[in-house]
Amino acid sequence: MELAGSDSDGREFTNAAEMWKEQLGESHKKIDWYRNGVGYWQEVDASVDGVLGGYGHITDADIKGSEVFLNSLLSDPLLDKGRSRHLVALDCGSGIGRVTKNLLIRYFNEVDLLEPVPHFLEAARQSLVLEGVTDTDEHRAMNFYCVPLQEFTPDSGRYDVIWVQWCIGHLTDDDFISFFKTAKAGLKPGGFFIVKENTARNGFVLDKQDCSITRSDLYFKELFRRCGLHLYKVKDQKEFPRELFQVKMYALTTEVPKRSRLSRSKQHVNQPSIIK
Ligand SMILES: C[S@@+](CC[C@H](N)C(=O)[O-])C[C@H]1O[C@@H](n2cnc3c(N)ncnc32)[C@H](O)[C@@H]1O
Repeated sequence: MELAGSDSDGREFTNAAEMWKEQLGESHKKIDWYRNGVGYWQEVDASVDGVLGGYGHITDADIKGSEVFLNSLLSDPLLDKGRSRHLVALDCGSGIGRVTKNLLIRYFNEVDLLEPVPHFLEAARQSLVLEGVTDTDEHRAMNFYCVPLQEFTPDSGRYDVIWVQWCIGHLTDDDFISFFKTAKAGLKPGGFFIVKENTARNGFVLDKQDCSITRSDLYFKELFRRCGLHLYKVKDQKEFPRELFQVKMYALTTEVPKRSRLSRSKQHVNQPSIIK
């Protein structure tokens, strides 16, 4: 796998581990990497434009693309292991709750939000709870966790979907792997992850400003494999400005979904593309 990457000044690194070693010093002070990452976002406005780096105008296209992808998975018979009607999601690196508010809260009865920057999480709570985005008690934002991904352990078997969008680049490879390994236990049977992220053409690209890396598609796939996750479906986000990284949506399951007797009759109509 091509692991080489570069920073925004065009400096080359043979792999991400080398890059972190250099960025953080020989002692590998990972704590600084995370402190600076969160520190960057602490200075950013709690607004859609803020969390999208000045690209607030792409939010409609983003939500539309996510909704089509989510719908295709929720209605997929291979993933429906007698799912209960009460659906629960976790929005990771939720920022101000943009994804929850515009998408997840309409499909899930309960949504938990995880975000390490207090003023973002407070803005999310404000709009989701105090102002109330739904007019029914059947769809609610429940828990607001002010912790980073690398320190989070979910309640066992709570979630149908764990949504990870535009935040996993803040994690080092080791923490990426341990996050997904830990978070797996938070999924219900038949539950899945959705990862929606920027992708680099090759290797990775370092952003020194917000302490994040953008990984290539191949890099993501290799890390998912190391997490013991099965890549069930992948789709490109359409209609984003050309100057942005290509954005991909990955649906990941903990095992290869098997045909159940109940769903077999529907297989020929809706056969998902399983990527090996
Ligand atoms: C580009 S914003 C995306 C926010 C949200 N996912 C969205 O799509 O609107 C990146 C978010 O990642 C959060 N973040 C930074 N470091 C993180 C970490 N270690 N764990 C979880 N989230 C983190 C930031 O605070 C910020 O809210």
